[in-house]
Formats: sequence, structure tokens, C-alpha cells
Amino acid sequence: MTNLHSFTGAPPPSSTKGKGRRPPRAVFPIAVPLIGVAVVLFIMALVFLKRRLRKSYVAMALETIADIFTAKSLQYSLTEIQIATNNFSVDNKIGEGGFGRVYKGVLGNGQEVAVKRLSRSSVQGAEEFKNEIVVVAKLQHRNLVRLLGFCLEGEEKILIYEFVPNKSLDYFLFDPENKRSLNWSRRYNIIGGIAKGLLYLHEDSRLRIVHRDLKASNILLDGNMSPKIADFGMAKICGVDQYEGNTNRIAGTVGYMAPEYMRRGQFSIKSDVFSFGVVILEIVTGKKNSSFHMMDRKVLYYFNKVWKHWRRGEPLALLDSSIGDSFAKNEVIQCVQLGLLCVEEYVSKRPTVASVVNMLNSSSVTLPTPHRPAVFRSHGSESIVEELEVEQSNTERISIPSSVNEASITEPYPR
Ligand SMILES: Nc1ncnc2c1ncn2[C@@H]1O[C@H](COP(=O)(O)OP(=O)(O)OP(=O)(O)O)[C@@H](O)[C@H]1O
Repeated sequence: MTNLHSFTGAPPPSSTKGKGRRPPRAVFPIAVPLIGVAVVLFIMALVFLKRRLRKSYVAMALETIADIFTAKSLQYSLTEIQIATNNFSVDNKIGEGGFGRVYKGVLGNGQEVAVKRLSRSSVQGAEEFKNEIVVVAKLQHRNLVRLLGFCLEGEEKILIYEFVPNKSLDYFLFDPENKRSLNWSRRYNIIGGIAKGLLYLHEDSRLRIVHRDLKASNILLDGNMSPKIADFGMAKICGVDQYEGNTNRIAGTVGYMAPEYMRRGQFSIKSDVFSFGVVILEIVTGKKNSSFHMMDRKVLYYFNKVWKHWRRGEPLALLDSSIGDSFAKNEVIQCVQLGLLCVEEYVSKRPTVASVVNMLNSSSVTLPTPHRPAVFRSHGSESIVEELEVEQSNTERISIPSSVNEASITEPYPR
């Protein structure tokens, strides 16, 4: 019989009968290296498997375990939240949106937070709610409002966000007094910040996230008046049937929704670009896009007026008069052009956010000529987009100053 000793050439152990038990001296020196080799081979096999299967079961299992720990670390008890918000006192209430009330709170460690108590009508299951929070809480960018945790107890579903002190963009933009605090350089900086936050959601985070409800009231301003996009993932968190690129339940805001989303429930990163275009034009003009008017049963949103001015070569006439005359002409023209490009009716004509960021950062990029934006036709109480077969050809060339077609202007408007 081949045993370890004969295999290794070591003499078989002598009988221990009648003698004291002696340790088999030859076994340890040979067994130790063999175990070592086995361990190394096992590790090599794991590495090999992981490489072959890219996302191996081992990696997935590790990720799941990590997510369980993350979920635990993000979870707060209802008592902690009640203490933080003074038991959801009216004095702590800072707002109310479509998903529920928002309260200001202070956590046990002194951190100021915004606590969003979701309304009970949320149909989402607890596990799904938790899973999505783990995903959203991993997103970190200076232009996104950070989700810090959640509370899930009984009927309660609560989200805990970092507190952003300076209210939302709409609070400033559409109020005759408040808008004076937004000079042009602040507005330009806000446009750039939103673009960076959106780029992160669309391309730089581990996932591709379509916001679906980008609007002035979802842009919060920090102590330096820098923008932070809020409410990303909310539509996902609050509705199980809204996850796909196509949905029957349209969650969005009139005036900001892309035509294909409004008409067919089709959402994509380009529908976010559309909403971003509306926000850009609102920042420049200080006017709500949703303040539409009817003409021949057509709903004309404010951006149609912007378009008319652009065609006439008067983009500067659109600038919010509260800005005064201290602004960089080339930046204003660039933003009007970018806004109009983003609200193009055809998805393929809209730029990606990456190119918007590129256009904002580089004065030498030549911007394409925008076409007429979508027009909505009134159908009873509904508004749908009019099919535009015109306006897309070269015959539609518009007469605008050469500086408008080129974003390469660096000379600021004389102050
Ligand atoms: N992280 C936060 N920090 C400070 N204030 C916040 C924060 N989140 C929300 N708020 C305040 O609470 C208000 C309500 O916010 P919420 O996101 O619930 O609603 P909304 O964006 O106004 O509407 P909707 O839910 O329909 O999109 C906001 O206008 C803002 O003033």
C-alpha cells in the first residue's frame, strides 16, 4: 500500500507496541509544505475563476454581504428620527412635495439633516425600498444631495438627506425680490454645477440613473449658492412599475417633461437632457416654462418664445432684467443656444450631458444650430406634442449674429 511515508521514501514508523508513543517525526516537515501548496492552488483557482467569470459568484456574494452591512449602517430607528425632528413638529417642517412632508432635524451626532417622511400611499415593498436606498446612498458628488440613511418601521418609510441650507432654485428664480440675489455669474455657475451632477448620474456613477423629474424646485442651493440636484431615485423608490425605459405611469412635471416621455412614457438620459434644457432657459430668462399660452389649440410653452427671439437674432433680449447689465454676453448666448439644443423635439438631436459639459468648459467648441422646440397640441384636457415635420431642414436657417453660432467668443459684454 502506498502511504505517505513510502511515497516520500521515509522509513515506516516502528511499532509503538510496548513502547511509549513517539511522535511520527517525518510527517510534519512534509505535510506543512503540502498544505501550503494546497492553499496557494486554491487561491490561484479562485483568482482564475474570478477572472474568467468576470462577475463571479464569489464577487456577487461579497457584494451582497457588503450591501447588507451598508443597509444596516444606513438604518435609523423611528425613535432616533422622532428625537431629531422634535417628533415631526410643525416648527421643523420645511416643505412638502409630491412624496410627503420634509422636516429639518438634527441627528445625535449634531449633523443637520432633512427628513422626508414618505406618504403612506407608497406601494413599494420594504426589501425593494431598502435595496434602492443602498444604491442611491452610494452616489456621492458635490452637486447631488447626499442620501444619508433611512428608517423603516411599521408603516413608516423615511428618507434622511444631508441638509442643504439655501432653499431651492425656484424660490429665487421666480420671485421678484429673491431673484435679485442671483446675478449672472451665480446663474452660470449653477448651470455648470447642475450639468456636472447630471453627468455623474448618467455616466460616472456605477449605474446609469435617469432622474426623470429634473426641475427648478429639485435643485437645492448650498451655503455658497452652488447647486445640488435633489430627488434622484425618488420616482424609482416610490413606484415599482417605473423602472423600465418605458412606463405607463408617468412621473414628471408639466413644462419639464420631454415630448416622448409625455406622449409614450419613454424615458432616457435624453429626456433628462430635455428637462435640463428647460431649467437652463428658466435660469437665463427668470421665467417659468410652464407659464404657457394657447394659440390655435396649441400649447406654447415659454421656450417657444425663446426660440422666436433666437430666430430674430435677439437672444440677449431674453435675459432676466433683474440681472442688470453686468453679465458676459458670450456666456448668455451660449446658454440660450445650449438650452434650445437640449429642448429639441428629436431625441437624437439633443446633446448628451457630457457634450453639454464640454461645451460649457471650452470656448472653442462650435455649437450646432438649434431647431424649433416641441409644440404641444391641446386635446381636451390633455396636451400632446404636435408632429413637426417642418423646421428640421436647412431651409430653416435662421439669421442670427455670427457670435451666436460660435461659442468661441471670449470677450465679455462691456460692463
Ligand atoms: N435636503 C434638503 N435640504 C433642505 N431642504 C430640503 C431638502 N430636501 C427638500 N427640502 C425642502 O423641502 C421642500 C419639499 O421638497 P420635496 O423634494 O419633497 O418636494 P418638491 O421637490 O418641492 O416637489 P416634488 O416632490 O413634487 O418633486 C423643498 O422645496 C425644499 O425646500
